[in-house]
Amino acid sequence: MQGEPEVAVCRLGHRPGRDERMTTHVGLTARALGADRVVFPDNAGQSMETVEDITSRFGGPFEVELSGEQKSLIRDWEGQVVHLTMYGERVQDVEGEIREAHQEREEPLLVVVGGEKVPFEVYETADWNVGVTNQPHSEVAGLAVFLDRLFEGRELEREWEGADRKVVPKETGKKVVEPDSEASDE
Ligand SMILES: C[S@@+](CC[C@H](N)C(=O)[O-])C[C@H]1O[C@@H](n2cnc3c(N)ncnc32)[C@H](O)[C@@H]1O
Repeated sequence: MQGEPEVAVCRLGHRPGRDERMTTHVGLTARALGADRVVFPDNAGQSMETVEDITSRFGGPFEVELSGEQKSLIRDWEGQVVHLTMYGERVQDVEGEIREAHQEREEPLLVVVGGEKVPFEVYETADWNVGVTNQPHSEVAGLAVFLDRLFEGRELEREWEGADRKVVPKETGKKVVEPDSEASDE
């Protein structure tokens, strides 16, 4: 988030067609819940376009990149690397250390989530292998819970820049306005 050390998300692996929605949702979740950037594999161009489109309409800042060099991104990351995996240490046991590195020592954080099988090298390279429960579920759910724990809920209050629309929370119905106006009811 702005004013804080970078949080980037690396989505490892993408099977075109089959993983399209999941990869897109990793990007949308990273954006909505406070990360600064997502790095997709270089065959995930369609997901990149969708996340960029949402950012241009609903605001940023948020960056989306494609990379054919994700292993070196992880290996050479100048900061701390968290790999989300059901086999890892319990998030509630390590979130304090991770926050300390990120917020007190101001180290950029790379959060790695998998798709298909994650190479063992990633488990070895990560500073923390972190489980959001030790039950199998999804990269989107794991990422959402992890980011909310990392930011302790601050991401829910963030402001968005450069949006051409803003959702006004309502008890029922939908209200979308131009930023700085209270115009259109739906
Ligand atoms: C559907 S899982 C497949 C995992 C794959 N079988 C493997 O060996 O890594 C896809 C991704 O979801 C995330 N994930 C699934 N369950 C998780 C959990 N309990 N805690 C954290 N992340 C989880 C991990 O990032 C994982 O790589």
